[in-house]
Amino acid sequence: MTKQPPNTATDADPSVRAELERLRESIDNIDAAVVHMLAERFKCTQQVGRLKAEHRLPPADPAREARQIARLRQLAESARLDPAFAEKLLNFIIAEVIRHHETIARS
Ligand SMILES: O=C(O)C(=O)C[C@]1(C(=O)O)C=C[C@@H](O)C=C1
Repeated sequence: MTKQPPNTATDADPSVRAELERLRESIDNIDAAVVHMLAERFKCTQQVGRLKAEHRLPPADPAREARQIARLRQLAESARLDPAFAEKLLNFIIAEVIRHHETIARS
């Protein structure tokens, strides 16, 4: 009878399971760092939102965003990360920040 491929990670050989476990521990640490860094970034942007609201500045600054995207794309390239992905991620984060700024401005 031919051997069937394992259905789940728990069916894999112990050495494969151990390697997977080791890599997943690193992934969990990196995900935790990402969450903490994002929390710090949002603490800063909340302060920016309050400053902008107090001084009646618009929530979005497209020129600043263009500079951030150009910089991040370069950083991504040197880090061998897909620049298009880095740009999408930054745009996703900034869209949420602008939503927060708008909420602060209305309050
Ligand atoms: O730098 C600002 O003016 C911000 O409001 C912060 C931020 C950002 O999240 O980086 C968000 C919105 C702006 O369009 C540009 C940048």
